[in-house]
Amino acid sequence: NNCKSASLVTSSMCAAQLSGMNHKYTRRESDIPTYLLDSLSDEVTLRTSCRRCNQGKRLYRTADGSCNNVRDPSMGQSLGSFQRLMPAQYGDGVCTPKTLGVNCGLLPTAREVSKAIHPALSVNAENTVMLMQWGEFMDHDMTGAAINQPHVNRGCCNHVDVQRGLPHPDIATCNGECFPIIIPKDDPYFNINCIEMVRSRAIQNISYLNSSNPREQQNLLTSYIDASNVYGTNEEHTKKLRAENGRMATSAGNLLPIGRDQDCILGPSVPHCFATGDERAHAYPPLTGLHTIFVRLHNIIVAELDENTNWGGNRLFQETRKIIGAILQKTTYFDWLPYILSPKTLKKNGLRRGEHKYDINVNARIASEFATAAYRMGHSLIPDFVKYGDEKILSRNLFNNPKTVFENLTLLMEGVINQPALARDRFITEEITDHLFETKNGSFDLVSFNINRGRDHAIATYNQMREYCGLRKLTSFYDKEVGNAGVELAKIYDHVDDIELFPGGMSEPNLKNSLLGETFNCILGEQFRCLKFGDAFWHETRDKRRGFSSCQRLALKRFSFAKILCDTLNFNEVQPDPFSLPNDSNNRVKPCSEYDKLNLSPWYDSEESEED
Ligand code: HEM
Ligand SMILES: [Ca+2]
Repeated sequence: NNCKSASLVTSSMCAAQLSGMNHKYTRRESDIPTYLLDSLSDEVTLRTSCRRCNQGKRLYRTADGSCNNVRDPSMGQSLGSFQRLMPAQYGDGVCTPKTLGVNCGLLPTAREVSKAIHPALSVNAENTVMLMQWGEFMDHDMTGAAINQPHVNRGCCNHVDVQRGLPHPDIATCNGECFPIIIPKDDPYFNINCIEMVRSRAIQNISYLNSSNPREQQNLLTSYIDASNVYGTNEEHTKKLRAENGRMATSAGNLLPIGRDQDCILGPSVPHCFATGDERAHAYPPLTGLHTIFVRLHNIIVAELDENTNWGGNRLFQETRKIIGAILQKTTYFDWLPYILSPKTLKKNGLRRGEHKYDINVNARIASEFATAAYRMGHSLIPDFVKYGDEKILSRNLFNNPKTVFENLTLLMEGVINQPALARDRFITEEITDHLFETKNGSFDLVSFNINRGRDHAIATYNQMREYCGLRKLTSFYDKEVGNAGVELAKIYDHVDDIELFPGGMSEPNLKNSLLGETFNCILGEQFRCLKFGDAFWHETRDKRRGFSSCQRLALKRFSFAKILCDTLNFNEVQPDPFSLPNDSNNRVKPCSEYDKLNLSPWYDSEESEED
């Protein structure tokens, strides 16, 4: 029965690992459809890397995240699989995208959901654009789904019979990799009938073709918060980004090193695109800015350590990488998450400072429900424009365009910490629902991508996730749980059980002292718990050789994000909390000289660790 979703995989986040999930290939290569060979060879790499773990004796993280968990060395490794909180909902139970609702009717197209539930309504937040930008920067440390073969990219729309509203024929087959978005005839903006989209790549479970293992997607990144966005996700990648004597490579103007020209828009004042640890670094100039800031900080720290030690380049690099990773963890958990999650969620999941104990049984993979829906909540914060001195530049003119980074990074980042983000609600700016990646050849809708990506990964519905979270399931579209979205939800969905996770979760009113409703509080809370307690290199670990001494911990604690901006940009002054607008009471702008420097002396003395 095509309409019935199979309940095949059950796993609860953080529960015992899905044992052997990455190691079960019995079929010969010749049995495997060619489109899957790519994924297979990745998996072979994963398996061989398990032999190098050295039983947890490593001092530093591996570049690809392997061996963090010595019992399951591919846990959280780049090119490993996502996990699921609830069983997959594929159309055929194993691999075709979800297209039908509980009553077997077609779901509304992703674009219909986007325009009905997520129209634009710009209300300013009390937080700055930096709150949004940090969220995306960290997303690019944790999650990046591998997309299917580029050669099917563009061209997916060619076979859609739009006149008759028929989807691409691939959608009904297991080895079809197209999943384009049909645009309704009365669309308020697009006058095309289809937006290109290819499916996320399938990992492993080659056996799903004739067994009960549903298709699983692949995370290109290390799930751990380990600054893989700065250093890359495998050793070759890291090597390309490094320079001599422990430093990171840079280019003219102390900017990021030169990358591939096709990665950004090359305008008159954009001489080249950048190379970074994550290939999406050009998505938005303030994001490129954060990448630049952390490469600069790396080099500042290396210079001081070099001056005061006789460490070789490798140790200088690794010790500094460890510090940068710790800074990303502490800024995310102790400065950023307290705005996003409620005090109760933080407490329940042990997300506050000082609460840590490594647990080898924790599953630190990223959940598909987190990557394709819940953590995309940040898209609601994206502003209509960014202030750049006296100018206001519309977001549509900023995507993939690093011009302002070349011109005046300090001016750009000044706008980012002085300008409000948009409120976290279900309303989303047309800059990303109509004008994403706009060029003369057209544009995209990010919200449609979110919805379609959820169907591609066949994640559980909103009501199923509420159940997972121990929350009451909706029985009516007009239930208070979805705020004021009832009328719109009822217009496009047949049944409350068809409401998808992104629109449902985004519609919930925010909990007190949180920017999310109860369902996304639950999903983010759990994911951030797993990434903390499942990380053997968590920066608060008391493991002497991997962690920091108490003096080092104190130095890290005193070194603020505000001071980082001071050290890496031409700022004279900044508010103590760059995630909040400056004011005259608790977030009063102070001169840079009043913030604590990162005191590196506790590192000079430390002779505990040795060259890796
Ligand atoms: C200017 C800002 C941003 C732009 C242009 C942008 C753009 C995109 C695009 C194009 C995708 C891929 C969509 C798909 O094909 O499925 C994506 C995915 C995603 N975005 Fe954003 N985004 C932005 C900000 C954010 C923020 C602030 C957050 C969270 C706080 C966020 C979280 C995510 C997540 C979790 C994914 C899925 C990544 C993966 O697993 O592949 N994004 N975004
Ligand atoms: Ca990572």
